[in-house]
Amino acid sequence: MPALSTGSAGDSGLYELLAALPAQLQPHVDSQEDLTFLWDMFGEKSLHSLIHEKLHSYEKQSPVPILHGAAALADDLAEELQNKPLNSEIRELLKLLSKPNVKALLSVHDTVAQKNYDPVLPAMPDDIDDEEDSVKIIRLVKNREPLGATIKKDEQTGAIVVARVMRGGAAHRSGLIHVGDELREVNGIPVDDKRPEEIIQILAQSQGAITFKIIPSVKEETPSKEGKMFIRALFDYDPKEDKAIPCKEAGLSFRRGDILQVMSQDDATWWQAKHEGDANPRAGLIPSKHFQERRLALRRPEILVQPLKVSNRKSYEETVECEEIKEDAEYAGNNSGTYIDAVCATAGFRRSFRLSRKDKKTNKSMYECKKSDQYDTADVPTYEEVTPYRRQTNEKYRLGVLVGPVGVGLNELKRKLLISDTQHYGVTVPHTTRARRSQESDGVEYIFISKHLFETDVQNNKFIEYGEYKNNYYGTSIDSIRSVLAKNKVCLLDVQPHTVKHLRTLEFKPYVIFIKPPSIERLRETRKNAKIISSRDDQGAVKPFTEEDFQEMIKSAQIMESQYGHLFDKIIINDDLTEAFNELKTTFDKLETETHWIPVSWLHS
Ligand SMILES: Nc1ncnc2c1ncn2[C@@H]1O[C@H](COP(=O)(O)OP(=O)(O)OP(=O)(O)O)[C@@H](O)[C@H]1O
Repeated sequence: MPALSTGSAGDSGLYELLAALPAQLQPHVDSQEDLTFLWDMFGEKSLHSLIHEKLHSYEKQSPVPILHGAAALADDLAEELQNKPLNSEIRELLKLLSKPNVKALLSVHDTVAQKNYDPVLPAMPDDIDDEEDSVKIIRLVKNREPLGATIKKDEQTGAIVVARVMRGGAAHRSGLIHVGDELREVNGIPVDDKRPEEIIQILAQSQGAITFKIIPSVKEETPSKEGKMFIRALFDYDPKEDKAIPCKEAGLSFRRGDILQVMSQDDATWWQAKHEGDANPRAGLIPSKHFQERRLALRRPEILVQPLKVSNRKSYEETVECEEIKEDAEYAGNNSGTYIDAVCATAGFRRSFRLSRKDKKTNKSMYECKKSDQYDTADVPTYEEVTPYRRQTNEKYRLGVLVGPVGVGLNELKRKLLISDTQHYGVTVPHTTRARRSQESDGVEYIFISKHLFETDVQNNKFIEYGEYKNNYYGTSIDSIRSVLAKNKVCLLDVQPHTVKHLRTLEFKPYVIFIKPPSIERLRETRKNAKIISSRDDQGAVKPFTEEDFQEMIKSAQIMESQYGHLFDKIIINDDLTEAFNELKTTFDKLETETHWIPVSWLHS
């Protein structure tokens, strides 16, 4: 029979049958002890392999039934023998043929021989009353698994109807219960005068098989693309905390960044989903994208009032402005002149583009960034549809984007990664309008261009980030990223978090890593001998971290995470430097070899 077929594809049928047996037998078992014994016995691996082995050797013999009607033949034989003089053998044979288990065995034999596995339905009655609702009797065997359906009282008719059938749950798998079905009886108890909670109570108390009497819904099921859509959650969700969810027990909790498989979008407010790769087939309720967006949009002003600020040296401002940029010569001067050192030095300089401080002396804002870029009220982070992506060997590497608060160690980590494999990793060369110095070469430390050309490029959106310092522009162009990628290298870029969304295209496929500071106690311990490179005193010397710097770093990280956390693919805490570096390295290695989820929208960008 199909359920017992022994081919590899049919093995699951055998195991499913064995797993279902204890539940089927439950009504006939008196004690819990016996039931536990049955569960254990049918779950026993050695029993599975024994049956499997037997079936296999039996199958090899390819037995063919000799006749198709053994049961009828046995009946005829018994009838004939009744009329014969009874000796002891005949008596014994008659006794055997009348035993229910022998009758059942012969009947099963005939079913298999005739290949007639479908149940025989009674003939359709002739006297059907057209007015009468057709009623369906359903018998489901209750096991430890919840039924996976919810019910509600129809406000207009007062009828108890199935409100939701959870995809992959017991009710859904049975294929017998559908949304809109009207429940009339449970285990023979009429439910039309009962509240949904009372019916749940009846179900909870039932043991073994449960019989439902229902009037099937007339609504036609529309074919859907269920189970084929995957989304990345951009917020944390706990159904227990959600006052709006119709049934907390049916909710699915998730964390920001989790990948969910959407199983049903039939309901515009509550979708059904499960965690990607979860072996449990039963889906849970999650708020739909539209519903969550509406809720979040109402709450949004609260979240947005606090702009991202990164300096403690001045009072916080409404807009994010550029930090004081020190002469780049100070960085170049530290280098030994090799290519990689030059790159690291300029990378250090570029880092300053993402900072937001004012020039201490002039108090002039040096970084042009639109306020709207800071908080994008239109983008309420809920879910993002994603698709699996694995880099092919002939494809360009994904852009490695590092984000983090001032002084957290972005430069240090980037530098370590660069020197770990200079052939594999690369950084962009920034543009500047300042005059080239004698020791500098165009295209190495900087790409030197005229102020006019720089402004034209700004107009034409050629820069990902740019700023002005001492009447000179500095910026990171999109083409400079392309040129690193064209060399078949992983381009490492650190930017302000609000810039990330401009990089999210199929061309760059950015993988965004947020470098997060550890606790303040660990900062005090680990940064004893460290210096803030981007903050120098009036003589231009780098300064050790102050307690204020640590507090600012932690606060800034919190704001970044709350405003932009949905854009981060990975968070690495830079506590112990070696450990953080190793984690970063492993992350990049995996990025190149393993399958990751990327937004579907990139495919259309
Ligand atoms: N995990 C760590 N343990 C100890 N010191 C660290 C660690 N990470 C970074 N540092 C040190 O902290 C200082 C600041 O690091 P780095 O310049 O890389 O920070 P940044 O995030 O690039 O900030 P900035 O924009 O100020 O340059 C450096 O002296 C660096 O060596």
